[in-house]
Amino acid sequence: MSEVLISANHVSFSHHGKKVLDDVSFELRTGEFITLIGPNGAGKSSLIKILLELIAPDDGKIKKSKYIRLGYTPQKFIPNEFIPISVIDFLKLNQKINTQSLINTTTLTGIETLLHLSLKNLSGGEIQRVLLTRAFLAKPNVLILDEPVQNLDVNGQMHLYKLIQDIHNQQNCAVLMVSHDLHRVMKESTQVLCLYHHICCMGQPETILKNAQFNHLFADQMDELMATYKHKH
Ligand SMILES: Nc1ncnc2c1ncn2[C@@H]1O[C@H](COP(=O)(O)OP(=O)(O)OP(=O)(O)O)[C@@H](O)[C@H]1O
Repeated sequence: MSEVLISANHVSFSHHGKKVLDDVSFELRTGEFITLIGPNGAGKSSLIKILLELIAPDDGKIKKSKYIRLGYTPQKFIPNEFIPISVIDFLKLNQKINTQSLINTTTLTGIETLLHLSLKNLSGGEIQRVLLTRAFLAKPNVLILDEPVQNLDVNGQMHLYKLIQDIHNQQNCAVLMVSHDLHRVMKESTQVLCLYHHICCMGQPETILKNAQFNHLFADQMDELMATYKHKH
């Protein structure tokens, strides 16, 4: 029987009088890979921040299993110009890491040559790799990833998506990931959650593809998506 690791229960949130999230409820269970999709401004990052208790909802509750070990990558991360910190010190910040695990993980994510550089001098893509490395080093059983491959070139995206999938499969790590890459979403998620302030639809990729609200929201991408999806299945 799968266990609920984290859940949102009737969560609502407004910002400056504008409803960002309206009565959102869902659960992330062991073994699941949920991808959170929705147009720009739909409330995806706000929902993630509420799940992580970085911001408080106006209504509703977040529940977490006491066995949760979280790895997280934010959508935006800008290193502070005035607090110089090396990549290796950043990876070790607030977490104990053994040397072998550091070597293995940084080799997997391709940042082994960056460890002694200053975080603030890295490119956007390099910072994404560092953030993902930090999340993996937490030995998570839940990964919460807000657009984790942004700023990466196509090969880098494929490589990191594969790593996330490997960690999900091999380490039984549940994943909640925000992504705009519908091809990947349909291929790799066990569940898709389509958000536009409220939950428009949630279910397995095959079911979502048939949903009228999903089709309406992503109308401009549907022809291409269906061509590829039908081809593969
Ligand atoms: N702290 C904040 N400051 C300004 N606006 C906010 C803040 N929090 C939420 N909002 C507003 O809430 C709405 C949802 O933002 P959010 O970042 O959650 O959307 P998103 O679905 O992640 O969008 P995107 O796909 O563009 O990243 C936006 O209109 C945003 O302007």
